[in-house]
Order: sequence, then structure tokens, then C-alpha cells
Amino acid sequence: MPHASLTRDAVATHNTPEDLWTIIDHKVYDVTDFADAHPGGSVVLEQVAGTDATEAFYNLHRHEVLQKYASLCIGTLEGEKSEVIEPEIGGLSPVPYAEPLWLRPQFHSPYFNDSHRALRRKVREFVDKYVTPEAQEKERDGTYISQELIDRMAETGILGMRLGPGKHLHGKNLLGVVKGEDFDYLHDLVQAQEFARANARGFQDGNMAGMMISLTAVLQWMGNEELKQKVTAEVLGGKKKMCLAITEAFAGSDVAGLRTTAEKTPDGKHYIVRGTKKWITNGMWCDYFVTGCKTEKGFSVLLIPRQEGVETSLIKTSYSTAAGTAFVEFNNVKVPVENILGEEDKGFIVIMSNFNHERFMMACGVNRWSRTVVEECLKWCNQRIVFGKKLIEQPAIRQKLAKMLAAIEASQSWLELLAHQMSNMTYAQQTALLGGPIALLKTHSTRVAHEIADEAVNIFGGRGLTQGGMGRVVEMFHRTYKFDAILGGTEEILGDLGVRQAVKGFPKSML
Ligand code: HEM
Repeated sequence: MPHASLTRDAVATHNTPEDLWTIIDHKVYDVTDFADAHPGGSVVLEQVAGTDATEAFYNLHRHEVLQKYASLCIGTLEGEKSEVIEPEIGGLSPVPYAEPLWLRPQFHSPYFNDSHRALRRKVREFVDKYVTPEAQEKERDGTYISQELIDRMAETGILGMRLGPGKHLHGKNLLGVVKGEDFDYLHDLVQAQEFARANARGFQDGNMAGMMISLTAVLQWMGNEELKQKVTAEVLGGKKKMCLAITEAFAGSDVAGLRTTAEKTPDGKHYIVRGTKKWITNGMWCDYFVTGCKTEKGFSVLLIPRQEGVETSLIKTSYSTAAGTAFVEFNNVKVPVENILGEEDKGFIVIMSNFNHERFMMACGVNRWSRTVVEECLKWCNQRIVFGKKLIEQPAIRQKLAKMLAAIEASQSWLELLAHQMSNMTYAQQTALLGGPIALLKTHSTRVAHEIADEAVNIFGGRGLTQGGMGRVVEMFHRTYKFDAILGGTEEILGDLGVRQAVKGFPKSML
């Protein structure tokens, strides 16, 4: 921390490689010993020795670099004050459009109330403090989520919140601000969007995404109440982990083409499961697999505990291995018949009923992440100086920003409107009426992400292709936004679903 009060004249005398001081944002940094280790080299630092390098610094670095290297700061300038805004834990961004409109103090919302605002604050504090630092580290080194973070999410009820509203939250006081009974789909949207702010797409899935899309099926469809309670307590308590195992090398979205079989033993007490699954998010470390299998007359879903005959191997994808994406083999795995979800041969409805929430969550995440990328672009354009002026002073750049801003505002508005519908419909109504609109929303959101990723890389130039430094958020977004366009149903499948559901609603007569 700064401890001396210095004058600009005094700083100017420290202007040699052996005695190298520089000024950034009214603070003085002694970079003599750091210069050789500086990733940008020692020459550039020597060029600014003894002078104010604020503009040059912010032209090339994120503010977080200064926070990381705070120990190099030896003093502040006499009578001067820092101008850079330090982000506050849990605080809102001051950048225009960086927050969805309902969070901007001057604006109003027909949907969100004080409890949504309170939850937003609490979840953001949690994410800023505990999730983002771990997410960034794990995204880089590819290792899996820590038990410590899982325990924290279990203790605070966050794990339960991630499944969406429901009885599993009743009787809980979520983060001390929302009663479990009052938790609705707008709260759900809030938690999903806040978690996406950790800006680590692989880790985002590594952070219990498998549980989010599989435990919901157990809660809704497991007939054996005792087993359901046991498994739910284990998973929401952070003791065991669960994932959804549907897709195969043979069939992705084409569930009818799956080849994993579950044959009943002659005594009718067990199924013997044989087959493979591919792209199973979190599969590497899961204790339970909610698995789609072919049964005698159709398709069934089984809860398979990890045991002898279950093998998992890592699949490397374009995001971090922190997601634990696995190839899974079931080699004659014996599963008790009570582990079935729903009825035998009628598993299609189990899988389908799970999809609305999964796709809604994905739309929440990708819209929030797209907005973060727009914020990165706004900050960069306002800070980066080329051809003697700020990027934002170039009309061509302003056109790009306009397109991005309009797209993300529209997409978020539609998302909030559908969250409002979900909060005001029974589960049966949601299934009947919202499958199509949610499918179209997800497809639209990932098309928006596609446009934003494309423009953002052009705005950031080489940095948009560089992992690390100023462009790292943009680079990751461009590399990984496709996960949202493929997982949970591809854009083509979902677009088709949206139209087919609309056609069903057509009156029989000619119009
Ligand atoms: C306390 C002072 C400074 C610290 C702690 C620092 C630290 C860093 C770090 C960590 C990077 C790696 C990229 C990143 O994480 O953003 C970097 C890159 C760089 N720095 Fe610095 N830096 C300082 C001052 C400066 C100044 C004053 C200049 C120029 C006058 C400069 C020029 C560069 C350049 C050219 C790069 C490479 C950037 C790129 O490839 O985009 N640095 N610096």
C-alpha cells in the first residue's frame, strides 16, 4: 500500500534502469526490480521512467493488474487523488449497459421487486468472493471444482437454488434474504445470471451444471420416496455429485437413436445396462448418472450409481477440462429396478420435462455473458487510443456497439418476460405452453451471442484472439459461446421445436 507522499518533481529524478519509478493514476510505482519480469519487457518501462504513464498503462492493461501488483506502489502524489473506480465486492458496474436495465438505478421494471434485488446483491457478493477467483484458476489449469466451494454452496442453499423453484427450497431462508417458498423464476434468473459473471465457461459447467439438469428429474420422477430423499440429501448436501447421461456417439439430439440398453434380469429385480455415453458434463467425477437407456418396448431413464463396470474418461473440448466432460462406458452394470425414473418405456417425457428449465438456465447464462462482453467492448473502446483518438470516437466502432447493445437489450427483455410467464404458470402449463417459446429464446440468445462474439473480436483485434491480458474475456467468449448453441438442443432442433409447437396451436379451419 502507498506510504509516502511524493511530488512529481521527485518522481522525475528516478528515471534510470537502476532506479525506475513511474506514475499510474496519481500513485507512484517503483518498478526497478519488476522491469526484468514485466511481461511487456523492460524497454517500455524505461521509456516512461520518471513520468506519468497512466494513459499508456490503461491503453494496455486491465485495472486488476495494478491490484495484483499493489506491492510495487510506494506512494501517492502530494495533493492528488486516484480517479480509477475500484470495483466493490457485490457492487454494480458503473459502465452504461453493463447491467440489465432493471438493475440500473434510474430505471423501472414490471417484474423485479426488492427481494430479487436483495438476492442479486447476496449472490454477487458470493460469486465475487468465492466463485470468480476459483473459476479463473480452474479454467486455466483445467482441474475440477473444490470440495470447499461445493460445501459453501450446500451450506448457503445455493446448490438447491440452482434447480429452480420447488418444494426442495421450502422452509429455507435463502442467503438470509428470500424465503424458499417465495423463490420464483425471476430469482432463478438472477442467480443464473450472477453465476455467469465469473467469466469462465468451462468452470461454469464444472460448477455442478450436471446436477442442475439431472437432480430435477430425480425430484420429479423417482417413485421410490426413500431413495429419492436419500439421494437428494446427499447431492444438495454437497456429499455426492450427479450428472445427466443421455447423448451418445451414435445419437445427440436424436434421443430415439440411442444404443445403450437396459435389460431386465430374469427375476425382474435388476436391469443390466450396456452401452456408452458421450459429452457427459461433470461425468468425470460424478457418483450418480441419470441415464437414458433402451428398454424392451421403448426408452427409460435410470439412476445409475458409480460402481464396477462404470468407466469414465476425459474428453477435451474447446472449453476447459474444469467441466469434467466425459466419455462413459456402462459394461454390464447391475441397477436395481427401483432406480427407474418415471415408468419403464416412458422415459421420453422424463427427459423432455427437464429440458425447459435447462434451456431457460442456458438462455440466462448466455445473455448475461454476452452483456459482459459488451461491457468489455465499451470499456476498451473508451480507453484504447488509436490513430490519436479513443476507439469510441470512430463511427464504424460506434455502429458495432449500437448493434451489440440493441441485440442484448432485446434478448434480455424477452428472457425476463418468459421468466415472468414461468412464475405465473403451473408446471403443466409451462410444459404445454412454454416449450416452444423457451426453445426459440435459447436459439435467439445464441444467435445474439454469435453476433456479439464476432463484433467483439473485431473490436479487440489481436487481443480478442489472445488468452490473457485485455482481451481474455472476449477470446474465451468467441471460443466457447457455441456450447450454449449446441448443449441442451442445437439451434436447428430448437428452432424446429418452436415452429412445430406453434403449428399445433393452429385452428383446424382454413384462415
Ligand atoms: C506497475 C506497472 C506495471 C505492471 C504491474 C505491469 C504488468 C503487466 C502485465 C501483468 C502484463 C501482461 C498482460 C496483462 O496481464 O495485461 C503486461 C503487459 C504489457 N505491459 Fe505492463 N505493467 C506495468 C506498466 C506498464 C507500462 C507503464 C507500460 C508502457 C508504457 C507497459 C507496457 C506493457 C506492454 C506493451 C505489455 C504487453 C501487452 C500486450 O501484449 O498486449 N506496462 N504488463
